[in-house]
Amino acid sequence: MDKIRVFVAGACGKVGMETVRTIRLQNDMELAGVSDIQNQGKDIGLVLGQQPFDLQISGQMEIEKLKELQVDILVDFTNPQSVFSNAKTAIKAGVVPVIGATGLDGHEISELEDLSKATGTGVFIAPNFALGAILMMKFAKETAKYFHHVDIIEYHHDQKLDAPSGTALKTADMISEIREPIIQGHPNEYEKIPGARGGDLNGIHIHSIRLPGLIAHQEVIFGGSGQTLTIRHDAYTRETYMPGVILAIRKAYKLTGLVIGLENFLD
Ligand SMILES: NC(=O)C1=CN([C@@H]2O[C@H](COP(=O)(O)OP(=O)(O)OC[C@H]3O[C@@H](n4cnc5c(N)ncnc54)[C@H](OP(=O)(O)O)[C@@H]3O)[C@@H](O)[C@H]2O)C=CC1
Ligand SMILES: O=C(O)C1=N[C@H](C(=O)O)C[C@H](O)C1
Repeated sequence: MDKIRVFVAGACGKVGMETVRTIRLQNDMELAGVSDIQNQGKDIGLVLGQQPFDLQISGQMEIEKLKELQVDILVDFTNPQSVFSNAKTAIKAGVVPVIGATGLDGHEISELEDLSKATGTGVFIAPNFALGAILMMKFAKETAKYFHHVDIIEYHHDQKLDAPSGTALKTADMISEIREPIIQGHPNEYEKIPGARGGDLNGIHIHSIRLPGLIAHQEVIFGGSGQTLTIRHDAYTRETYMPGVILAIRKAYKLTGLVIGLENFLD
């Protein structure tokens, strides 16, 4: 059986390093290449504190290089500034991007979808690879049938670039699929400090906490008559994401078209 050849972009980042380690442990996958910015030219094994892998870290990805390396899947854990360009490069090279990095906006996703249609190469975007986070979003969508007032609080480490998190946006989108936008709170309320009520997506207020000590956490709080219901997910390590990343690579291997959300790959 041919092994799935995987390229990891952002390989020296917090999630990228975990991804490289995990891919090396899979019998049906091989690491075709890695990229990162500050560690270009070094052996990725040494950067991970292991024996050399005989695999040098490259800088920006190029179409020709991806083709030469016969890459099947690009896993991207870079950042909101790099992910769009990386995904376009991959699709143009016939490589399916499995996108973990957050921060793509609606226009960029549409452009990737168009490019995918034009080339026949699939694209997979996962705002969150953790099974518990997927369930949190599904439960929140279900709850919104009965409770229409909801706020989202997401908590992340203080090195995160984008706010709100991709997971919070996806949660609000899923709730909006079945809930009409409503005005929450008092109609005459006002903010004494701009942003005090959080960001507003379809009437859902999203609050972003950034503190050292945190990894990735979210509460979806529903309010009803005399009661609240809180759905909470906590990710305590980056290993949390790895079963989802591996599942996504396997499912995306022969993917055509755009798929958003790991829930689409779960039975
Ligand atoms: N979908 C999910 O389940 C999850 C998604 N994420 C998302 O993944 C992304 C990465 O998170 P995290 O690992 O914490 O971040 P880090 O900052 O630790 O890692 C990002 C890495 O990407 C590198 N990088 C930046 N631009 C490029 C580029 N053009 N090519 C190659 N490498 C590049 C950075 O290098 P340098 O530092 O030198 O700039 C850095 O090493 C974020 O967008 C985050 O939101 C995180 C966790 C789970
Ligand atoms: O930056 C992170 O750490 C994470 N980013 C993703 C997001 O924006 O939702 C997924 C997870 O929350 C961790």
